[in-house]
Amino acid sequence: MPYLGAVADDFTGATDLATMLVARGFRTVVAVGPHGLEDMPEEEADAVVVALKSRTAPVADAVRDSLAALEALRAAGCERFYFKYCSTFDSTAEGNIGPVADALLDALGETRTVVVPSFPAAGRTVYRTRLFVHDDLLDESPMRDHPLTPMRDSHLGRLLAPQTRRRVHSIGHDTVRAGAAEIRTALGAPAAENALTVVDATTDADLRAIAEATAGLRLVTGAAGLALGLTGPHPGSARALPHPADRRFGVVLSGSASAATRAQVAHARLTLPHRRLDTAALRHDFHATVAGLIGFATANWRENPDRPPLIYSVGPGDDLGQEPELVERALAHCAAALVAAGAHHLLVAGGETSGAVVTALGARTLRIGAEISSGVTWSRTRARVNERSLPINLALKSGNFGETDIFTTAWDRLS
Ligand SMILES: Nc1ncnc2c1ncn2[C@@H]1O[C@H](COP(=O)(O)OP(=O)(O)OP(=O)(O)O)[C@@H](O)[C@H]1O
Ligand SMILES: O=C(O)[C@@H](O)C(=O)CO
Repeated sequence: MPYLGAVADDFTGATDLATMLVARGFRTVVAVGPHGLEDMPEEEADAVVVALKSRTAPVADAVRDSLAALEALRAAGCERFYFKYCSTFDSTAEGNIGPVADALLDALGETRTVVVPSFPAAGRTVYRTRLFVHDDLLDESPMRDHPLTPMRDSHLGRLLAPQTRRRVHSIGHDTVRAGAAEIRTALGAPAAENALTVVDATTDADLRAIAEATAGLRLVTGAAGLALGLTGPHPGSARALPHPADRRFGVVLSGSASAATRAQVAHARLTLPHRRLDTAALRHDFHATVAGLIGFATANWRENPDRPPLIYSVGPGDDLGQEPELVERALAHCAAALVAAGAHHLLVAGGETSGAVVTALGARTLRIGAEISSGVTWSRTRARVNERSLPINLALKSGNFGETDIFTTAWDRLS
């Protein structure tokens, strides 16, 4: 029976948290939407993360989907809950973090929770309630110009205040440094009652202290870093083995526009066969263009099945086009057609892109396997394409995550 239930507001975020939970000894399953839980034999998981596509959805939809996920997790037996959002917050004044946290607290009958987006391993830290991305304040980082959630303020209190019906409270770094007992006392104070409390954290040790101090809260909220301080019942044995377990017939599908992914694309183009999506051709004849990409990938597999082809939408210096959904749809079609054509392993870059691909594959649960990089993991799933159910390995990479060589080295972790 799973103990911990998480609601993640996007798919790459779900596998990011699941990667951390597995490393902390939780056998972890990602359920694709609340219905994914129906496919899950209860006794096999200690933690379940429900992946939603709610980060940029209208507020009412995000709240409805999050409450449905909470209900499914409670029905599956979960006792503690974790609302996972992005370590760069990705939530403007109209955003969903406050409304979803409010709704989850109400549904659980609770009045206190913490807001902890800090993830030092990925360069995200919170100090004096302000979020930093490596050396830059959030609003001076590339997130300032994110196409969907431009982050123009770094102060989490100011960002959250217009989103929540509750008070926004904060616990500063001095208290966090003083340790779990001090944090617990601060969280028990009247100021933290009926409030969302932003807690400073600049190191993994801070996150462990916060996790210890919040062990009594039924709901915590944050990025994956907070899970560093949780301990599951299966240390060292929580990973699912890949199936298939060799590296043949892999493909990289990248729809991510982030600076990190563009550098990864540039690196991969030096050694992998590659093809850029032609958006004008897609607009002109979608199916013929996608068929061309499938032909490109399968021809490369025939030449060398161990060398994964790369299909990508933007490289360094390329301008973004106006039709993000067309690009998502094209990559989702490619994914389904390539699995039908024999793909065993898909590495997908981009949160929205991953949502589109996983949906097109009809995957219902992802079993977390070998970690590729901080926040990026292989997972085992079954794709449902052309009325067949096919075992594949899937890795979902958030735009900002992964080393520069991830598209060429991820395959080493499959065997
Ligand atoms: N050449 C292009 N023209 C138009 N839209 C594009 C192009 N390339 C990518 N996009 C779109 O940009 C968006 C990128 O978002 P996505 O979440 O997939 O990746 P990301 O930018 O790395 O963000 P994240 O950090 O959430 O992973 C997607 O909707 C994708 O379809
Ligand atoms: O927390 C992060 O940065 C990621 O897990 C994420 O949310 C990707 O979209």
